[in-house]
Amino acid sequence: MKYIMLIDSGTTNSRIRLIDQSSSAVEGSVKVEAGVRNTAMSGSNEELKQAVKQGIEKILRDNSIQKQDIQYILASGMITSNLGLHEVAHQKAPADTEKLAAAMEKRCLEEMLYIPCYFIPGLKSMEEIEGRTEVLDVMRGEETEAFGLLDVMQLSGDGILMLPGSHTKWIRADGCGKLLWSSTSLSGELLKAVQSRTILSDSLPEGLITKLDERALWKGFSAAETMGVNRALFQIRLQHLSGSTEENERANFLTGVIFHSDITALKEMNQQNGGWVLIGGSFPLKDAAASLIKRTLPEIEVIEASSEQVERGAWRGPLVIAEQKEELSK
Ligand SMILES: O=C(O)C(=O)C[C@@H](O)[C@H](O)CO
Repeated sequence: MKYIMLIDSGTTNSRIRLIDQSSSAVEGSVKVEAGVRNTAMSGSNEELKQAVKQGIEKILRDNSIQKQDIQYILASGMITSNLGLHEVAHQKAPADTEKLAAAMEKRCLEEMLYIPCYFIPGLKSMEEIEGRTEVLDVMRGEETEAFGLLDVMQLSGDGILMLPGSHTKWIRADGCGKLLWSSTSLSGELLKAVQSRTILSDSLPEGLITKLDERALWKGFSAAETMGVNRALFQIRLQHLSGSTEENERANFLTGVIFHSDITALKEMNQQNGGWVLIGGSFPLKDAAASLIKRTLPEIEVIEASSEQVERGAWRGPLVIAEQKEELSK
């Protein structure tokens, strides 16, 4: 049997998947607790290299196969950035899978056991402003995820994908196979930073939300609306001191506060562009975003991808791009 390996490195974690080349079934999956944040913090990509190498070795061991059984690796996400393992220049949006496939770069790296790896570029959104070309946004990984999710969902018409995560992304799809632009917020990283680096550490559980609490989420959202984000955040300490809430309620409240500006941004984007809103990402941010959007923007057609559809989209993405490259589609 021959396999394809997929590596998707984000800011915080990396995911390695093993795909059976003939059936496209996922045969194995390993989550590696390393992403480009390790490089950003230490100034070296050594930790990421080691983590990726160990992840590849583990998945080979777990499935009792050799590196020679892997035809090639497809790498997407921040692993293709200056903080990753091999930097590939962003392609300009609008882009379809063909454009990304043509711009993939092939490398054989020691930390990937010299298995040929095709690095899929990210996308940048540009605009001409007063004669100057400005970069409005960049993404690495979410374009691949978006192509996968669109392939799985088979939606008609155009719309915006919202992918909550360390960096929350909004990606405009034209309904004809192209991604037009993206926009980013730092919501996931901000949640983590507030939890781990402020006085609120004492009031919040390390892993944040364990169970969605729509009441507390909404309370946080409303507090940000009425008193602004910074004061709303301090309410978490006050709730803790008054003994009126549980840790998980406070984690939901925090998420409501942080998502307030994201939902406001989505409202504006939808007013300007119309179409559906497809929510991807994973628990708990996917569920929190969906809950808030349905409550605050009932006029929008919201489609919430299931966890199973999101997972399928994650591995379909690199494959639908590779299908556009002649040497890989044989
Ligand atoms: O392209 C880059 O260099 C980024 O920093 C984009 C970043 O937001 C990723 O999309 C997160 O997954």
